[in-house]
Amino acid sequence: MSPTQPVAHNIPKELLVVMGVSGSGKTTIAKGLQNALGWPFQEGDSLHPAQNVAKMASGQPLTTEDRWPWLIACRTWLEQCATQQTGGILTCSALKRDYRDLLRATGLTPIFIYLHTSTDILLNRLKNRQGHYMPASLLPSQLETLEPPMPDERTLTIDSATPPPQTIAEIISHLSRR
Ligand SMILES: Nc1ncnc2c1ncn2[C@@H]1O[C@H](COP(=O)(O)OP(=O)(O)O)[C@@H](O)[C@H]1O
Ligand SMILES: O=C(O)[C@H](O)[C@@H](O)[C@H](O)[C@H](O)COP(=O)(O)O
Repeated sequence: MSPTQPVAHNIPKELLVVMGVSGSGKTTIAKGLQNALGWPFQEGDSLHPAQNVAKMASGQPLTTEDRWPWLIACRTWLEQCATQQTGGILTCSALKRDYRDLLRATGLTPIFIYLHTSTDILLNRLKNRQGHYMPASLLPSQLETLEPPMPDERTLTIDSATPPPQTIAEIISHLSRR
């Protein structure tokens, strides 16, 4: 979606967590949603403690213990959006059910936008992405850790091989029908 397109003002405000493994397109889609909706956007990668970023950059996967303070920071951001009733768009890999439960633990009811595609596409994207600390070598551990959202979770599942403008239109259409 082009940044010059008008902001969609009439969509009921929600908390959106754009989730999926590294390279699934979280940042790309979240920025497009921010342009279209005008709601606050937080890049989840920016909430990681420095030692988590250093660990991933050195090629080591995070443990659940490593992720916990980061997930709490993600939840705090969502709570602020809920309090201010601004809506909100957060990127967060949210790979496991327990992690998503933590994001919901204080009564928040975010919609998880789950982006998924083939391993080949993900690997290709990560190998070609410039200026990001996350090495492509960590993709297998991301995929092993992933527990896709279950039917009882509030989720919109998206094939992330779809062109981003089409994905953003699909998400907005879903939100407008709620
Ligand atoms: N739907 C798409 N089609 C083609 N390339 C994409 C698509 N979504 C993202 N990309 C590209 O793939 C790479 C990873 O996307 P990114 O948004 O950084 O993913 P994530 O935040 O999930 O790690 C980036 O170089 C981005 O431009
Ligand atoms: O839980 C994790 O292992 C990390 O959060 C990871 O899932 C995240 O993907 C990285 O921070 C890389 O960032 P990108 O997802 O933007 O590539």
